[in-house]
Amino acid sequence: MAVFTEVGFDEAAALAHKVGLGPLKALKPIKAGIENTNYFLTAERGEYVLTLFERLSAEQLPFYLHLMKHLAGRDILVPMPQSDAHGEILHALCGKPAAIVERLRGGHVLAPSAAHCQQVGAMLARMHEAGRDYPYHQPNLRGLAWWDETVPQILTFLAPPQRALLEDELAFQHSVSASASDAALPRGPIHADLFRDNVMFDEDAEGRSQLTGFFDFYFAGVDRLAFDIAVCLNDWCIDLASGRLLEDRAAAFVTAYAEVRQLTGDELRLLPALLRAAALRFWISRLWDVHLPREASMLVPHDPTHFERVLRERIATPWHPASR
Ligand SMILES: Nc1ncnc2c1ncn2[C@@H]1O[C@H](COP(=O)(O)OP(=O)(O)O)[C@@H](O)[C@H]1O
Ligand SMILES: N[C@@H](CCOP(=O)(O)O)C(=O)O
Repeated sequence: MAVFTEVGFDEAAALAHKVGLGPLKALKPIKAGIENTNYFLTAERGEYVLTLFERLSAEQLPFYLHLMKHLAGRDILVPMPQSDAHGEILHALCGKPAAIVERLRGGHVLAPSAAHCQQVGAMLARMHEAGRDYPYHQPNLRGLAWWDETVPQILTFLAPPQRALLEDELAFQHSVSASASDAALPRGPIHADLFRDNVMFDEDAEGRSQLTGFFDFYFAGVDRLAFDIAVCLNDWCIDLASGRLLEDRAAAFVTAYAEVRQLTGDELRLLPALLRAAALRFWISRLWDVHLPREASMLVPHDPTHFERVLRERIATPWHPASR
């Protein structure tokens, strides 16, 4: 549930007109999400999503919006940002940077099957391939440097067992990051937040659940492609209650991904460490959001203990895809 900045109908109507969507018909705040302010926007030309960016700056945002435009232009199922008459896709509203993108049809699949994981794995690989010639560069702003900056701010809120785990895992990730294998990992633009709630599915004419698109590219950055795989495995392919990886879904995801882009030997070897890194990354951000919250008229932060469980699971039971 997140609305940090209230947007008036007339303000939204003026922006909708500016990007050529015609008269605004409806504007509805979106409760889901915790990072930005989002509204469903119904205009004469169709259904869209209005986002006001609450933390990212006007200097950081072009990387994400142009990545979405680049991928959509290569038939990756990503909502197209809407441009004004000058081709500008980054706008401003209520004193915040803003964007309007197409609203994807369908809904979230919060209890995915191996077939859903297969579709997401294949589309992620196609997205990584399509991103190879993306000309802009911006690091993953929630990567190791951000972990180093944020962990000292949250340690004080933690009990000794959590504090020890956080400090030990951060030290381990520094050792991985300094390794030759890590340096050899293929890199490119990654989504870096491809959870179940950032992917849409809809039923086709035969009643089959088909992926209709990825959204929420606002944690994207240039990083190790296999880190993106780890983020997905830690959400799409787990038992939510225990954090345990589910072999059938994980195998379906990685097999489908590898049919589009084969994983290197270094990626296969480092995947267990990257699964730990992906769990650590979201444990840190959820702890940060809970213990150092922002003012909001609507906000339901995510539970940090979920990713403490996932991290402990990844450490206790390292997962390797069967060699292919
Ligand atoms: N392009 C889109 N198409 C359809 N629904 C969307 C789209 N973008 C956002 N949403 C809806 O808004 C919710 C919050 O969006 P999200 O990007 O996750 O928030 P945040 O910006 O806080 O991360 C999503 O869970 C989804 O229901
Ligand atoms: N998906 C991450 C980060 C928050 O994502 P949002 O899309 O809800 O803003 C998490 O669940 O921690």
